[in-house]
Amino acid sequence: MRKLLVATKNRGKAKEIKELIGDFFDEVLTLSDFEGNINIIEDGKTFEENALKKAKTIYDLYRLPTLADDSGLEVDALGGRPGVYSARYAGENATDEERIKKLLEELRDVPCEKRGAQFVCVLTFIDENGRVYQTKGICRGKIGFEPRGKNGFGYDPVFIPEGSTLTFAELESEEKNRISHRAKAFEKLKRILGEIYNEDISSE
Ligand SMILES: O=c1nc[nH]c2c1ncn2[C@H]1C[C@H](O)[C@@H](COP(=O)(O)OP(=O)(O)OP(=O)(O)O)O1
Ligand SMILES: [Mg+2]
Repeated sequence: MRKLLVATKNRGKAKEIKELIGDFFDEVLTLSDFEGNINIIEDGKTFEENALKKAKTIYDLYRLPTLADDSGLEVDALGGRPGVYSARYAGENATDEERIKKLLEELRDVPCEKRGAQFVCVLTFIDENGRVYQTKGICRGKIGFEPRGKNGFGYDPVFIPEGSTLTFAELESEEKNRISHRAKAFEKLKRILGEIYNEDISSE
C-alpha cells in the first residue's frame, strides 16, 4: 500500500495531479484530505524554490512520499509577470475571476501578435528516503481578449495554447492533460518514478 501526499490546497490543481500521476501510488491524498489548516508561505524567488519548500514542509511532517507543484503564468508583454506571483497577482484573497480581470485590464491595449505567454510548472517529489527530484514543464500560448470556457481552473479561460483556437477552459480535461505545462512536467516525473519504484519491486 503506497501513499502519496500532495502538498496543494488548490482543488483544480489536485484534480489534474490525480489524473496525471498514473498508478505508481495506491492512494493519493491532498492537503484538504489530511492537513486542514497548514499555511506554507511561498516566499521563494523561483518556482523551484517554492515547490521545494511546499514539498519539504509536508515531507518533514509525515515522512511519506510527497509531491508539490508550483506553477504560474509568464506573460511576454509583462516581462514574465505575474510568474511566481500568479496566485497573489490580484492580492492574497482574490478569486480566479479577479485575477483574470486584472490581467485582461493590463493587456487591454496589447495586440494579438504581442499577447504571447507561457504556463510553467515545477514539480518537486520527495521519496520515502528524503531524496528530492524536480522536473519542469512549459506550455506556450497566448492570452485571449475575454474569458471563455468553464473547465479547468485559474487562468485557463484566457490561455489559448499553441496550435489551438480554444482556451484551456474550453478543452476537455483529457486534452489539456495531453499538452499542458503540468502534463509535460509529469511526463518527466513519471520516468523518474518508474526507475525508483521498478527498482523497489525487483528487490522485494
Ligand atoms: O494549469 C493551470 N491553469 C490555470 N491556471 C494555472 C494553472 N497552473 C497554475 N495556474 C495558476 C493558478 C494560480 O494562480 C497560480 C499557481 O500558484 P501556486 O502557488 O502554484 O498554486 P496555488 O497557490 O493555487 O495552490 P498551492 O500552492 O496550494 O499548490 O498559477
Ligand atoms: Mg500557492
